[in-house]
Amino acid sequence: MNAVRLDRVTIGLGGRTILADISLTIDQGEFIGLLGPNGAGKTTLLRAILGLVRPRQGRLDVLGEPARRGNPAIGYLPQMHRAVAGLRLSGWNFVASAFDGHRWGLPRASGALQREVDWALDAVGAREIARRALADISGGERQRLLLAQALLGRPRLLLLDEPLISLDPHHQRHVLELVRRLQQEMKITVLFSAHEINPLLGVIDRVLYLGHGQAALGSVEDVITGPVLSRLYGSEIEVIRLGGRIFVMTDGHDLEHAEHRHDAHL
Ligand SMILES: Nc1ncnc2c1ncn2[C@@H]1O[C@H](COP(=O)(O)OP(=O)(O)OP(=O)(O)O)[C@@H](O)[C@H]1O
Repeated sequence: MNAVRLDRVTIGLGGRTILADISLTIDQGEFIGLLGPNGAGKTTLLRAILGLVRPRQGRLDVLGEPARRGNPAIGYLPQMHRAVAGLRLSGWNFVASAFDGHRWGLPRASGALQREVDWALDAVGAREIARRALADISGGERQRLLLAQALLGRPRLLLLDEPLISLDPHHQRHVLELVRRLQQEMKITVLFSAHEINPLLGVIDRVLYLGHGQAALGSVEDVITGPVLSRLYGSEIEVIRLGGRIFVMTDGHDLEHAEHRHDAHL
């Protein structure tokens, strides 16, 4: 059984086609880096896997069944919103607020809820952090609480939407190593969206790059190339490998750094 399978999937939003006639397969236990320029459809693809956006055409299967809303086998970390920081909650209650007893067949306010939240907080090393109010928790620490939320119910597929955003390189490394360790220990599949390939090098198994309605899935060597990215960006792209890092360039500019802006989301 595959973790995710798209068979000639087309997804549109409003009048726009976001993904056009995409076929691909992600195996169980893979760690996939999901990349692409702003607006390429990374979030839309994750929402389609969650059953929140229905493909216009084609078939989208998750763990052998058609994608459906409220699938308890999926854990989701949405893109971080500043609003979270303003919530007047403790970290523990924030994580617990995502607990859906009905979905996981456990009664709310039970010992089971308490144990599940504590387990998830231990899994991300945030039991101490969770004692504090959200307002007193740093961005990196908040990201760990969001990851704990996504782990509630022990999902088999983890969808993480830009968990590295606004973290410094040290905290980025920490989040990536944490997710990699959890993925291996829990033997789960991870789709990890990011706007830069470099932090993911050496951690991901394969990369799924979206752009211009199309997708390329494969090894970093096969996908992060001038010809493939020129097709996905719709313009001439040069890929330079230097000192173990990869630079995606157009007209002498580093695309992944220069063009990725998230102001619209915050
Ligand atoms: N309801 C909608 N109607 C029409 N277009 C939409 C709608 N919602 C989102 N879009 C557009 O769909 C495209 C895909 O958005 P999506 O958020 O999936 O991209 P993304 O790759 O995650 O981008 P980013 O890197 O900026 O987060 C964007 O151009 C967005 O503006």
